[in-house]
Amino acid sequence: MVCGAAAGETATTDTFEALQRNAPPWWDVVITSDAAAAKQQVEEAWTLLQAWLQHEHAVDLSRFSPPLNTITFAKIAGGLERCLVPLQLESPLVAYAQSLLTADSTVKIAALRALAPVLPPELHLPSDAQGPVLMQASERRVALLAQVAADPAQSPFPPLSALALLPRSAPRAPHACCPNAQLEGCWDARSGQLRAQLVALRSIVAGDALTVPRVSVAQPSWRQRRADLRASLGDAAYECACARCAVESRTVDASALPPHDTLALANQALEEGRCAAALELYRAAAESAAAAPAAQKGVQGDALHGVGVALLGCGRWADAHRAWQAGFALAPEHAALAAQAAKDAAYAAASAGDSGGGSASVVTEGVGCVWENFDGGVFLTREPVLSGEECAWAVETAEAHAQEHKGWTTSRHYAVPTTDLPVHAVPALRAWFCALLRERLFPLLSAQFAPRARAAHSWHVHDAFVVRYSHAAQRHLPLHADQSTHSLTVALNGAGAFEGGGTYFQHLDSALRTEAGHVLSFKGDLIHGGDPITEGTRYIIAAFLYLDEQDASGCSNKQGPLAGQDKAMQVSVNWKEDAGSAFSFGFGDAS
Ligand SMILES: O=C(O)CCC(=O)C(=O)O
Ligand SMILES: [Fe+2]
Repeated sequence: MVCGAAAGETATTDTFEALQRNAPPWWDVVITSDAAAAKQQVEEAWTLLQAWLQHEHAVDLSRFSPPLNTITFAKIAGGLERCLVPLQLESPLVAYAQSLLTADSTVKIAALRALAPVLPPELHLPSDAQGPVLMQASERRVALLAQVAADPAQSPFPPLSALALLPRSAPRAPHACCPNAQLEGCWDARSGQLRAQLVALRSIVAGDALTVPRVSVAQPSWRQRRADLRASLGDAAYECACARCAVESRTVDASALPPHDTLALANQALEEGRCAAALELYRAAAESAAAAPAAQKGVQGDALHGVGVALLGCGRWADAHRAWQAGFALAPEHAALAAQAAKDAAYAAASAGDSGGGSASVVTEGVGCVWENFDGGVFLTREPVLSGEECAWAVETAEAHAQEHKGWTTSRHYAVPTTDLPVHAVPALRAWFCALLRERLFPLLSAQFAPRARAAHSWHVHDAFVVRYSHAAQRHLPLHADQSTHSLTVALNGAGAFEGGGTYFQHLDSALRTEAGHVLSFKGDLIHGGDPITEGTRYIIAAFLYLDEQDASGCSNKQGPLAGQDKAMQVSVNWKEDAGSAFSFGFGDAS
């Protein structure tokens, strides 16, 4: 039964008045599959309650003032409806699809066949395929399935929907458009039912008020959110008192809020993809934290780091890196800023070139024969750029480093993790790779992508790593876009060392398999992945690059993202091994 009086309670006038005030609780959290069902259950509950009051306790309903009738009950039910919270729970099939990635091919094939009725045609196994062709087809389809299943817009597995009916006496946090908690559905294995739980969205300090979203806070317009709230709460005059509405309606300046609150608003904006708003908020948080007591130093570092991340989200790659460097100068103790500065310093040698563009112009003349052009802006070198010895040395150096240190990393990339080693963490590879970029790869890229760019030094490294695919460990990389304006994959081994593999491009619907020493280049926003290998081990270097157009046209960006605070900074790196971590970096501000 959905509703009922609390155990031991007698239904008297007083009790019912208490019920109307919703104290003590008189219904449980119930979850029903849709709103119509919830309404029907509430109506059934009314009938039962009525019958119970009249027959068991001889309560004369006419004694209630206002009389307890269906209208009164409808009001209560209306109150209940405002306690209805829609919940969504990811289908367990999404996790199942992810788990298939590491399953054997036979399991993959069986699963794809079993799921076929709910899968789109492109995920069906070809009916005539057998043996290795069938295995390869299952690997590729499972990789794609795991990817689409995780994307609610494409998933063939719809989420489980439910409605939670919360008692008013349950912790009912007030609404905020920048909530610090939200109600989520979860699967309770013990009861075998969906349940509601309150989940913190960020760290909540003791004494902080809990706030939850009562309407969709993904709605970017504060006026629309206000309208939604007024409709939902049945209060035509409702004004949201949250910090986000205050800032967005320009009632309050973001820099006047406590830095911690502005930072929370910025993080929320970034998470919701409102990068321009996030940028403004991070800047405001950094500014107000700089003026705040030393206790806000962590907030200042986070905000300065956020400025770079938001700029990256706005596609302003060079500005993002300049912001991180400026941020590091202001908050050198901030771990993420220090790591970023270390990486930028490590790759600075790659971009240090003569601005006359000598090497770039030489290659420009022969560009037609240097790159083979595939559709949609994918290019493959016609001749190997690296010798066989160079490739073998790079693989040995990476493997030796992994052996001596903490092995290959698997969690550097959040969305699509590769099994990799950052090039800048391996001193010998770093020096060699910087020279390779400066002397051979950047000029080739300039010729292909920016023939009018005057200098090779307009290219910069955002990240570079040696990737290792092996039949026994990570076999493939799901489809993704890179964090780059342009990307390279440099093949460090080729045919004979592995079966399958290659860089798969969605728009070509094929994997380009290159021989050792060849380089593929493409725009970072092209959807691509690492095709599954079925035997052996494949090594590549993947490099995420950005082209600094302002550098290339000869006008450096003096208007830094922290205009006014931006100061020229030189960072020198001392690589020294230390017992605890793989490497530590030392910085000297030489300005
Ligand atoms: O395996 C490949 O060729 C692609 C690697 C890749 O896309 C990446 O590491 O971002
Ligand atoms: Fe990639």
